Amino acid sequence: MTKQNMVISDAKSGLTMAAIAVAMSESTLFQSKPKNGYFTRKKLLKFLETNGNGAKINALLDSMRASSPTRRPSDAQDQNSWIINQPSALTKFDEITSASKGKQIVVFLDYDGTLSPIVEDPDRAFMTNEMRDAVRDVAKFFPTAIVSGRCRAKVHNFVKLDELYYAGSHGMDIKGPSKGQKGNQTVLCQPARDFLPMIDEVYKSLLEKIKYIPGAKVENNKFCLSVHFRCVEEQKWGELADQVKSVIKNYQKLRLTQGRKVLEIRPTIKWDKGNALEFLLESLGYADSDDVLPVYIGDDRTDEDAFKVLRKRGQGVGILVTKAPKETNASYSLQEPYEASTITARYAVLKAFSGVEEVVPTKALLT
Ligand SMILES: O=P(O)(O)OC[C@H]1O[C@H](O[C@H]2O[C@H](CO)[C@@H](O)[C@H](O)[C@H]2O)[C@H](O)[C@@H](O)[C@@H]1O
Repeated sequence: MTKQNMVISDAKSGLTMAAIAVAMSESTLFQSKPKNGYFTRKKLLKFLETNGNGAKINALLDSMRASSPTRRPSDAQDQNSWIINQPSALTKFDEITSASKGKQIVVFLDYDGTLSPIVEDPDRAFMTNEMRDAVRDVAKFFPTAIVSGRCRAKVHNFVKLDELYYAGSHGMDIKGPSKGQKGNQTVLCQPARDFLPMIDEVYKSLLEKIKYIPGAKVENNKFCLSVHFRCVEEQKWGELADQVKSVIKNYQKLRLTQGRKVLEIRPTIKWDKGNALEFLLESLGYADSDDVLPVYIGDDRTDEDAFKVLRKRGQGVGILVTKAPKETNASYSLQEPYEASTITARYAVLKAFSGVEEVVPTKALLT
């Protein structure tokens, strides 16, 4: 395990690294500062073993506090190492295009924070027409999928392009091409189907529990739930965290993760955006192929699961959209807020891959 992928999260606890780091530096076991900004895996595991649930309880609020996407690099050295490790995908496009020679590019796009700007009201996170045109154009040349934490129908409604593949609920609801029958049919992949009644039940409980907290909002993403705290005063975050924990403590088969000013409640099954990426590649006929170059663009912690898969495959291009340096498994970065000119430029370069024929959308996707 490399330093890079160690610091994102730890599957054993489900805690974010920011929360673990805060808790570890407060622990009597680890008074000293981590070397080069990293704790060793050995220390990390020891900490988790010795602290167990106590650490988790305090860590949730700490983690909510640490989740601001506007954090700035602490010093120039951080900024420089970021530019070296995750250079701009636009300035390095020659490098990216040369890796794609003779390969089929498949494009994966996250929605919130990647195609649409982050806004206060999740129901009003619209993408611009310019962005839609760029995505439509990219999809003419390369199989293109949207991979989002949102409910599949909702994200489809935002994007409004029928010729794409959609993976909603963090990849737990995929409408994709059917294996071995490229261009003819679509398949549904819903590995968390059994959780639907439980998710509905928890949704109703959460609506009741958080209705007294001004600005809090729960969003039903079908196979998972989002509890938004972007519009909640910081003094109330602890109360919100307590309410959420009081509901999910009764559901051992659900887990809590975190995104951008949002707590996500998800089934404990091992299925994430990385699995969705692999499923879609397999469905397109590229399971073990060396002839494919997946390009995944995302901004969130959940997108790290897909970046990790690309690293594991030793194949593809992970691009993190962010203004500030972050620990990531992506290889390149793009700045946010995402400017229309950036995607247009990216599209123009993608289009410049020579000899690419237009992708014919499957009939089933058009009906
Ligand atoms: O995987 P994504 O497509 O990035 O979806 C992740 C979550 O995105 C949305 O929440 C985020 O964007 C909102 C609108 O800009 C913002 O208000 C919120 O603070 C962000 O966390 C969406 O509402 C969630 O359901 C998704 O899980």
